[in-house]
Amino acid sequence: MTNEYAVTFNHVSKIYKLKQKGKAQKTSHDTFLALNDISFKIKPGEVVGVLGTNGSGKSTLSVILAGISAIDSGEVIINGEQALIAINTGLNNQLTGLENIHLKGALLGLSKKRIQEITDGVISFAELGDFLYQPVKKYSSGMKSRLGFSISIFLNPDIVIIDEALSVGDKGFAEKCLNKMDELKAQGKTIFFISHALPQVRRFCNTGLWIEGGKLRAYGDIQDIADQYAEYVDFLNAMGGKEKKRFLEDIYESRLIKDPHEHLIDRIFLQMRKGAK
Ligand SMILES: Nc1ncnc2c1ncn2[C@@H]1O[C@H](COP(=O)(O)OP(=O)(O)OP(=O)(O)O)[C@@H](O)[C@H]1O
Repeated sequence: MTNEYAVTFNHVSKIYKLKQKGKAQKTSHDTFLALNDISFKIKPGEVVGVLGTNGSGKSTLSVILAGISAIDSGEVIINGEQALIAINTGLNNQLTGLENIHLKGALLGLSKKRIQEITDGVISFAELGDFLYQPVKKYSSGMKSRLGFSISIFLNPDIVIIDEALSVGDKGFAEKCLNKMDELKAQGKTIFFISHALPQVRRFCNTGLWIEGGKLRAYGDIQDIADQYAEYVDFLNAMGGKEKKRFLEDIYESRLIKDPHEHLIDRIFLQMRKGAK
């Protein structure tokens, strides 16, 4: 049976180990639940706006979607090639822009001809001029974002994940990227757009996925989800400074697991299942 979904998340959780200095200056580990039991299904051609306040887990979700980060429990099913567009992701700082394009193409096993086509496309789109021959470590964050965005777009993936990449750089380039994103949408690509710019998300997306405190709060029609999210942001902003700080600390605390036993067991079962495939 073919899977009709481009992306399926089944009860996905992700934990990070946090290093903490104990009272006796011994280093102990806390476990932080970055994503907590997330399930959703996205059809090909859906354009998904991922919403959530700072630290809610959006970037963690994006690197899992891109296949860059492993999960600790649950299951992720991706149908198609995916590419992540994010600031600082996937670029090698020691290499020049041009070398980065070649490296990315080679890692994906593309032919020389295909890599050359991508290189030509990126050179004209990214408008980096002579910086193309400079190591990426000399780039501003805007330049990195231009290069990263251009490479990912010209790789022509089925699933495009855009994580805040448009929040840096100049307005002109951001507009050019938005036009390119409209093109991708018209081509029927599945797109995940992670952004704090609510008007842009409302205009561009048709599905909303709201993550808060590592949990999926709601998902469905973008206008409805954006309304719910905006209401929450207003509620937070209406709080006094102290009250808000305590509220956010409580949410953070609730994601710390002192006994990660259950998750470790889940991880073992996950590895067992992968081994059996
Ligand atoms: N490698 C890591 N190790 C430990 N904790 C991490 C790591 N990466 C992220 N976190 C924590 O996980 C939580 C979720 O982070 P994430 O970057 O996914 O959030 P976000 O929703 O993208 O936030 P923002 O909108 O600020 O970019 C944060 O509290 C962050 O501090």
